[in-house]
Amino acid sequence: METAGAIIVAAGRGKRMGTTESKQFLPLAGKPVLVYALEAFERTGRFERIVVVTGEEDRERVCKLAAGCRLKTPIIVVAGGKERQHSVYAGLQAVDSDWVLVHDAARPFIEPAQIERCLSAAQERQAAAVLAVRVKDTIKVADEAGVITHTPNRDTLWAVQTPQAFRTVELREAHEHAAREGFVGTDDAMLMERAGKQVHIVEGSYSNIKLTTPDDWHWAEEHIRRYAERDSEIRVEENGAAETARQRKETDG
Ligand SMILES: Nc1ccn([C@@H]2O[C@H](COP(=O)(O)OP(=O)(O)OP(=O)(O)O)[C@@H](O)[C@H]2O)c(=O)n1
Ligand SMILES: C[C@](O)(CO)[C@H](O)COP(=O)(O)O
Repeated sequence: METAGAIIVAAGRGKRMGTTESKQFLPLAGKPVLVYALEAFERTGRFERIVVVTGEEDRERVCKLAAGCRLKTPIIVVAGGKERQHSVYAGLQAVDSDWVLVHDAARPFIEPAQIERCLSAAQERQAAAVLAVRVKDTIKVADEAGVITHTPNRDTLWAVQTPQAFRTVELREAHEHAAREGFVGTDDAMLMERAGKQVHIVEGSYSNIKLTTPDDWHWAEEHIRRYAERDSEIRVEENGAAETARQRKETDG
């Protein structure tokens, strides 16, 4: 049985969010953003270790946060780097599983089933696999003057997300290859592509957004509120059904 580890990158400063506190530590419905991803990975039961990459100054509080979650999966906390890519590479030093899933702490709505689908797809194909959603808008490519140069065929376009699953040795090699060439990319799949490796798409969900700007934060709060409402409606319905069943039992004797 091949093993899997996870890296959750949480060393960004969240400049585009514009808050003093980094977004991964902000409370969303009372729970720090980072905790959502930790709990989702834990719930799969598929990972022998979760490595959280954070700022050197935040290591202690991440250790405390993780301890407070009382997870069964061992958590390792390491310091990240200047760019996301450097943080992932730092996390990779603490992973010795056959497979590794890299996830953004800033994507709190990842669901355990999606994590499992991504890992299973990679293991079945014996190749990298990443979650992505189909692009809904028509995308234009423009030059520096803002003049459209062409319109790619939308059927070929995907908005990539995390988690992204890789054979650990291959991802490490791809990072080292990129570092040698002085290339810094915005996701890990890009580094694999440059190293000539196949990366498969696994259809994800539009709700697995990355909290990047204040608009995303407002969307996230609303999304959680709608879920809480839906859950309490389900509970009311379930309680109602249970009560009806009890009354029927009493009447029937
Ligand atoms: N040096 C960095 C930069 C980013 N990240 C992480 O990578 C994920 C995706 O990055 P992004 O949304 O760009 O986060 P920030 O870099 O924090 O945001 P910004 O670019 O607005 O500063 C986040 O979970 C972030 O914490 C990281 O671990 N190390
Ligand atoms: C990895 C990623 O979340 C995939 O969508 C994204 O590329 C991160 O990019 P950012 O520039 O750090 O926001």
